[in-house]
Amino acid sequence: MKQESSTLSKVNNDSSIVNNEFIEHDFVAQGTAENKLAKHAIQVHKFGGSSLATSECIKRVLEIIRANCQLNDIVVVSANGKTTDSLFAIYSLVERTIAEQEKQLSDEITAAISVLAQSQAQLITELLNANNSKQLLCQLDKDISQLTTWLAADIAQHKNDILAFGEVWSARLFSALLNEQVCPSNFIDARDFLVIDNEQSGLVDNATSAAQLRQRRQFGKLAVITGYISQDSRGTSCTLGRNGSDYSATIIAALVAASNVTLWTDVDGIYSADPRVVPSARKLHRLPNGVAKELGRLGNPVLHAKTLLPLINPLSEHHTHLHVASSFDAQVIGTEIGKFGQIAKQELSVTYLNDLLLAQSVSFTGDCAAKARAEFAPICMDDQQGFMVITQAQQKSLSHWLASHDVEITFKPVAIIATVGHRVAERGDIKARFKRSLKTAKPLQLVGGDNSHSVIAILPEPCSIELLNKVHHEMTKDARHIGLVVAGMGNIGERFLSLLPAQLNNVYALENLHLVGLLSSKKALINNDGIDVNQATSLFAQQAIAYDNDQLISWLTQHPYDELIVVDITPSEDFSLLYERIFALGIHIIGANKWAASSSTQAYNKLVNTADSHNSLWLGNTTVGAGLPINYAIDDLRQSGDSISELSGIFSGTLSWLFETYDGSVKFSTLLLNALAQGITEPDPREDLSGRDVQRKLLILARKAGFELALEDIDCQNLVPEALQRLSLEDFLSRANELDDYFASALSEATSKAACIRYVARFQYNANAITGNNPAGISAKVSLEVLPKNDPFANLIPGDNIFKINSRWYQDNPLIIQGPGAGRDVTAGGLHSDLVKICQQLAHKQNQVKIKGMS
Ligand SMILES: Nc1ncnc2c1ncn2[C@@H]1O[C@H](COP(=O)(O)OP(=O)(O)O)[C@@H](O)[C@H]1O
Ligand SMILES: N[C@@H](CC(=O)OP(=O)(O)O)C(=O)O
Repeated sequence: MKQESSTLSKVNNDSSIVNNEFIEHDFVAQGTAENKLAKHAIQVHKFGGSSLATSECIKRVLEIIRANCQLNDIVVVSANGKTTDSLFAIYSLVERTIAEQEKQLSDEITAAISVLAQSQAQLITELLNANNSKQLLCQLDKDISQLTTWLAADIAQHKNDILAFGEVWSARLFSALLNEQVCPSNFIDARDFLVIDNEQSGLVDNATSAAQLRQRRQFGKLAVITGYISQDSRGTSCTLGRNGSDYSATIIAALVAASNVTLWTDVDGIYSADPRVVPSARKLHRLPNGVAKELGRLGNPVLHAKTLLPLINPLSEHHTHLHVASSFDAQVIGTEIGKFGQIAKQELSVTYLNDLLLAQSVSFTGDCAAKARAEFAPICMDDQQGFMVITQAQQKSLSHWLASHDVEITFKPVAIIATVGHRVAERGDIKARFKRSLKTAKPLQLVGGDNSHSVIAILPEPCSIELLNKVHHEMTKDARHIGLVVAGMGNIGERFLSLLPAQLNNVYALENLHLVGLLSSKKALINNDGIDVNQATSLFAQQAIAYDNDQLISWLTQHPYDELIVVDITPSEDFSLLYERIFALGIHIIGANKWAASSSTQAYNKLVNTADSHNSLWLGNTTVGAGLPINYAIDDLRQSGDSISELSGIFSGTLSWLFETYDGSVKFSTLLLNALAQGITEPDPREDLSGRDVQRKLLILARKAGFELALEDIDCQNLVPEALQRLSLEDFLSRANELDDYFASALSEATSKAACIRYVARFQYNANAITGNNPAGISAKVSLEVLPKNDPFANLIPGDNIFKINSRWYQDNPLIIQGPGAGRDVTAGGLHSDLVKICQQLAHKQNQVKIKGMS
């Protein structure tokens, strides 16, 4: 098998960095010995009919196997496409022909058989090499003549043998294809090991089935097993009911104690309603076991009613994860089914079933009710009022059962629509909302499901698409879970976190926001079930563990949220280099970090394009002027049709403080060391004095204003003399007095002209200045300027920033924004303002459902 890195880690239930459960999926070489294989946790992969409908689909599945399987894994397959439907149709045609006493098989039947045989033959010849296809075509011929014989004889006796052909053909072909192209494989007919009590109960004889399966599996080969079919203890073929291959997969997983079952289908997960008819359906990333079981019971086609049963064994220590994914989009994270915390338990979905019967009888009250419930497992039941809802197929046996009690029964055609979610039957608010949404449908009754995970409305008419959409909208309109990851646990990161609990309580737009990740440069605390915001920093201190970027990206790829926001409060260039990968995952970024927004033109444009093409939002108001709304103002002017011609001001809180305070009464170096001691400068004050920070800020704002320029296009005056630039920090600080003469003379020269000195950023665009040397008509510089004392830039509170914007609308009288441009509270506040803004925007975002198969 090909060696490549597996994407299977996504099916790991909790692949969070905190638990360090990144599974290694090394491939097992061909012919590996039995004892080595036994060490690996077994994975079961089930491919539904839609995933195996055409040779193109099957080739896609081969790639999934290559990327995700080891030799000791098990593949369970359904019949190709709608083969079971065709076999049913042929069977029904023959039944009708017999009822109408036609001796010979009609032309219609012969034609249907031939279409079926041809479609199988086509798959075989399109996929296999000449030798193998010859062999399989020969077996297909034999099967078709056996089918014809059975159809002509006592068909009822052979009904399940006939229906089984679909799965047999599919598994035989797939196994041959694996052998030819991927790895050694053996085909197993489930009837050779899987023993059930009877078709009605579907109860598995675990001991016999497990022992027989052990005998059939060949180590060193990937087993391909038929779904849907089994046998009873007399060896008669049985089916597990329509769509029963999912159930086969979980039965087999339980028999071999598999670690994981993936149901590969044509939709990338389980949605809050049937996505084929409800366009606004949301993907449910994580479904608690009980809720999934109820969904299957109440008609969700992705989950057969019994699928969950083999995996929920309260006596067993072993836990198998279940995962639903799309074989058409194998990289997309599907739905995980398992045990989860509170956030996953908030999900609601809506499902429906038509063509049901409401059966009413006194036998459904009192003592008899329990017996009736046990015998018929109705969809819902009320033993006070004496009714149950059953399928049409159950009508005969129920009438028969009641006849022996000698009581009357009435049947009425009904449908149901249900809202399903963790303990919804105990939630008055949800029941009330559900009831309100159903008003026009005039439900006959509202009943709680047996396990409290559903509220079921019995409808007098079939459930229409309109009703389904209306109820779904009402039940899920506010449900969008947003995950929040905070990177940077420094001074501002801590303040941001300390403000978070109150923000979550008070701001409506943050209603479904959950803190799920905390990162420092070395450690991470990730919890898909949410991190308690009231204890975020202490939990981080106690529980965070070491991580690397690949682990982080791997978790970000698999996060179970509708949307994820990363707030970058780091000063790290390394972290900014992850933005590209983060945007490519459709994840949003709020950055206080200046590196990405002031990177090279090529890198910056690429980032903006990646974010755009993946609908990722990028807000960075706090990159310049802390919480001051300078980025917002520029955005707003641009979006409103204004055009900006000049941007200028004092952009550095540190340089603002130094020059507003410096009046010559103390030496500049003394002031600088004072500022350092108070935390007003960077740990190395040369970072402030170099002007680089101001240069980056001017670049960020000019880009926001719509200009394409790079850092090198902005002249930058470094206030640190050459001789001091490359010293160690310690040496620089000890020689800081070498700065004094320069600033003293600059100040006295300015004072002599009734002026002052300020470090100013200036950007100007002038269409008339476009020349060969300056094709963009741009001039930009950051430098120490001499300003008249009445200049707006000359009279700031030390530490404040000022931004002046000249535009078409603000030409002679510029727009000025002034205020604290640095500091813990204002920066953390600015980040919260970006967070609210992003959440408000996300509230209007519609994600597209992906159904790529035949349905
Ligand atoms: N709530 C839902 N979530 C996801 N898919 C649904 C839902 N309701 C209906 N579907 C449909 O069910 C189909 C899956 O059917 P299924 O029979 O399980 O496929 P397979 O052929 O893979 O076994 C999908 O095509 C999807 O459109
Ligand atoms: N082929 C069977 C069993 C099955 O589970 O099919 P699928 O996985 O395509 O739903 C059926 O159509 O009922």
